[in-house]
Amino acid sequence: MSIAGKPETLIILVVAAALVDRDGQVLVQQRPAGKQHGGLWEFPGGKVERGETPEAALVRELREELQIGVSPVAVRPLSFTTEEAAGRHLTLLLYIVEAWTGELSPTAADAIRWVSSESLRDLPMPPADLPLVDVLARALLDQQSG
Ligand SMILES: Nc1nc2c([nH]c(=O)n2[C@H]2C[C@H](O)[C@@H](COP(=O)(O)OP(=O)(O)OP(=O)(O)O)O2)c(=O)[nH]1
Repeated sequence: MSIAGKPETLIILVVAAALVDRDGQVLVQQRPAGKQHGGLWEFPGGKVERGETPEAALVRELREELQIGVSPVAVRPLSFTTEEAAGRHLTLLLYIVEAWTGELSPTAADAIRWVSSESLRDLPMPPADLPLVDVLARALLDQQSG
């Protein structure tokens, strides 16, 4: 409880990556059953830890979750969204990542899939991701046509 006697809102900052391959396909992973949003498809990533920059957190999460190496200068901020639910305030920062080293080897997901940005809309994803999917689809379309 806070001093004012109101329940504390838990404020969390989450970073996530749209990994994009040469054909413009995007990697999504399935959250393990039993976790919050279990079974839904998400962008790899996770919570920023105390004293960590968002970019360093993203590099760490991609190493932990997919066993790939990413340079902090190769992560491109795309958009963010916020969500207020069940006493917590989530800020979700989405980056585009187009270069990495190593073979993808998922450690934290039930499954991974490469999908076109258009088909992302057909996958069940956490609600906070939905506006980001639209921004991502538009950005990748612009990139292709530019
Ligand atoms: N990684 C990721 N998390 C998302 C997305 N959309 C979304 O709402 N989230 C939420 C789900 C979780 O509540 C939170 C991320 O927490 P997490 O549990 O995956 O993070 P973590 O790996 O740091 O977790 P842990 O140590 O607590 O297990 O953000 C998304 O696209 N990617």
